Amino acid sequence: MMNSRDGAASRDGTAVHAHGLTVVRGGRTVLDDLSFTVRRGSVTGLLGPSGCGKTTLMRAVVGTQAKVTGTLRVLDHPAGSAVLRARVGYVTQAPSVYADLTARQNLDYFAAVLGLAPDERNRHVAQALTDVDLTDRADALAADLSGGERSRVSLAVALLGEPELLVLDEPTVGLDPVLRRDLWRLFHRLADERGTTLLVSSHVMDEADRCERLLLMRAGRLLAEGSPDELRHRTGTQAVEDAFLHLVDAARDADTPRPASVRKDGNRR
Ligand SMILES: Nc1ncnc2c1ncn2[C@@H]1O[C@H](COP(=O)(O)OP(=O)(O)OP(=O)(O)O)[C@@H](O)[C@H]1O
Repeated sequence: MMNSRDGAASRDGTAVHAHGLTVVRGGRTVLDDLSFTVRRGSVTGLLGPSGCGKTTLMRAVVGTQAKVTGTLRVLDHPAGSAVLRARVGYVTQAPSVYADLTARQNLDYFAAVLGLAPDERNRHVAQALTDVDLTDRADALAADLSGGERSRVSLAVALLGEPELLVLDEPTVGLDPVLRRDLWRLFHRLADERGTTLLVSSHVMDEADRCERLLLMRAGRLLAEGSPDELRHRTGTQAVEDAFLHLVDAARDADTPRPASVRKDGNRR
């Protein structure tokens, strides 16, 4: 399926490179000819309304999406390559943990699945629990955790083995403002201290300013990419939400064929 640009990712510090990325689901084109890059070590926000294709794009990046065409390179390899399995962490929207295991047992199980050596497992599990600030609740059954705590266990699972790229699908949905702030702090700490690249989706525009770079999507298309400041500057707006609306209008105008001008005699030119 994919063609390649060998070595491009490491040479220019690109974690994800997409060109002409198109995905068809159930006969519908849900990603339409997307071209973009995600810089290594950045926190990049994937923003757009519900149904615009964020999850599909993330699934393509982690290699679980069928019917992907175009170029999609992840950490120097075609998306979905076996070598990327331990280098890319993915957290889906619904927390995927076993309810009848404790948070720590969940992590221990996934650490074993990941192939971490038994003598290293405890250290990785303890680190992941500390990262998401769940050490106090480590021995509670996942079934007894709150929704927000369960999503943090899912995030901790993705952090095991210190992946180079973390793909997080709406990780802050349903969290209170304090937890949301703490999670964004964690994302930046991972990028700054470990050089992790984070691709984080959200349909809430007020999270835009927490990202260094943004990919703005609507209806399967990429409206724009850049830093929040660049996007505001380019559109002459004060807030990323206004920049988004401006870009939506501009895209709509570009798509709408102009009515043919009509001559005085009533014939169309
Ligand atoms: N199996 C499928 N068959 C047909 N269309 C599908 C299928 N799966 C998803 N879609 C459509 O693809 C589009 C993109 O879905 P996707 O889940 O990627 O959006 P999203 O931006 O992540 O939305 P949300 O924020 O609500 O999760 C939607 O219009 C959805 O209805």
